[in-house]
Amino acid sequence: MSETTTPPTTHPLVDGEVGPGCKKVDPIVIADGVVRQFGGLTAVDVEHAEIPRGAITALIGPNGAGKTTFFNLLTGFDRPNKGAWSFEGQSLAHVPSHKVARRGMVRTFQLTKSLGRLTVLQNMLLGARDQRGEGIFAALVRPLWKAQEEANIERADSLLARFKLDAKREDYAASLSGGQRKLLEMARALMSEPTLVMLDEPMAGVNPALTQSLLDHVKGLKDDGMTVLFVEHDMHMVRHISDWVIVMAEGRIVAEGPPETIMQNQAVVDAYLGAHHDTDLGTLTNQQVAQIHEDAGDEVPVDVDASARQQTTTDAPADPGADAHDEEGKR
Ligand SMILES: Nc1ncnc2c1ncn2[C@@H]1O[C@H](COP(=O)(O)OP(=O)(O)OP(=O)(O)O)[C@@H](O)[C@H]1O
Repeated sequence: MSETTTPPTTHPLVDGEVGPGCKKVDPIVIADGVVRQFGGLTAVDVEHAEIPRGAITALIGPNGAGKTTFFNLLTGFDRPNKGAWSFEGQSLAHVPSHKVARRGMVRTFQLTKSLGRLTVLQNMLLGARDQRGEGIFAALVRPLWKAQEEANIERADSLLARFKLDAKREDYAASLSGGQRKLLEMARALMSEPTLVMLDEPMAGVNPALTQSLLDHVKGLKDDGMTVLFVEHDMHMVRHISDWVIVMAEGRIVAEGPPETIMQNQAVVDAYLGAHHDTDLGTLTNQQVAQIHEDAGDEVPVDVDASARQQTTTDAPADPGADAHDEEGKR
């Protein structure tokens, strides 16, 4: 059994005591009583949630916990049965998704929506905030949109260079690898100069070679003053880059805290592994991680899969935590 320490009850991001639904010192998003039902199934039932500004928050939980549905609700891609939520102090109820994005809250999708038959640059331009040429009057008055189009292209080029996609500028998005599409999604989200970036499973399907670069890019968003909220199953990503972790299970928030303590939280262990485990998520072997992914019907991340296979042919480490720490050391 791994050693557990009592988690601290206070945290610099939190106003009051740390716990599910706790108040933040400077929240950028506040949700209250948000419920979404599909027929008889309650997919989301969030009593209270606050997302801290200027931090990287991970939203984790087992498959079907309601994470993506909650994302969809916050960003106007779905409507709740009831509840209220605000961004930068303004209610977002009944605000359609494109207007949510204009206010500075953008999201990427689990299955990337890069339009394959458009070039990388064209995909980027779709993410631009104000497209003046879209109005009939403006479309007829060339100077009105020409200058803006040039500014958008300039911004797109600078983002493509930052995400090392500049060499792919004229390529069709369909020709990019899964990881490059993730980078394109992130770059495109930045076209609208958002204040909050929401990433849905940024690591899913990403080749290990691109993993570090993606992590660095997400950290870079925070360094540039943006708030990041991401849904992710990859615990390495959660541990390495998040400042705060919110755990959902069966539609509810069951735990919150900094990553170093949340992985040892019994509610988190139970949510992921079932009620009869005492292993903490921070010290899982790759075999265990692979098993969780397999049980959940997920694709097993390549690096975990390879290590797990290796482990089945060699002796298991005496200390189950040793392997996880070794793996961490490689990153
Ligand atoms: N459009 C829909 N119609 C019916 N049920 C839905 C719909 N969308 C989601 N659900 C159900 O709501 C529950 C929550 O799903 P959701 O996709 O939000 O979970 P999740 O935590 O994001 O899971 P995953 O990690 O697998 O992406 C699941 O039981 C799912 O089957």
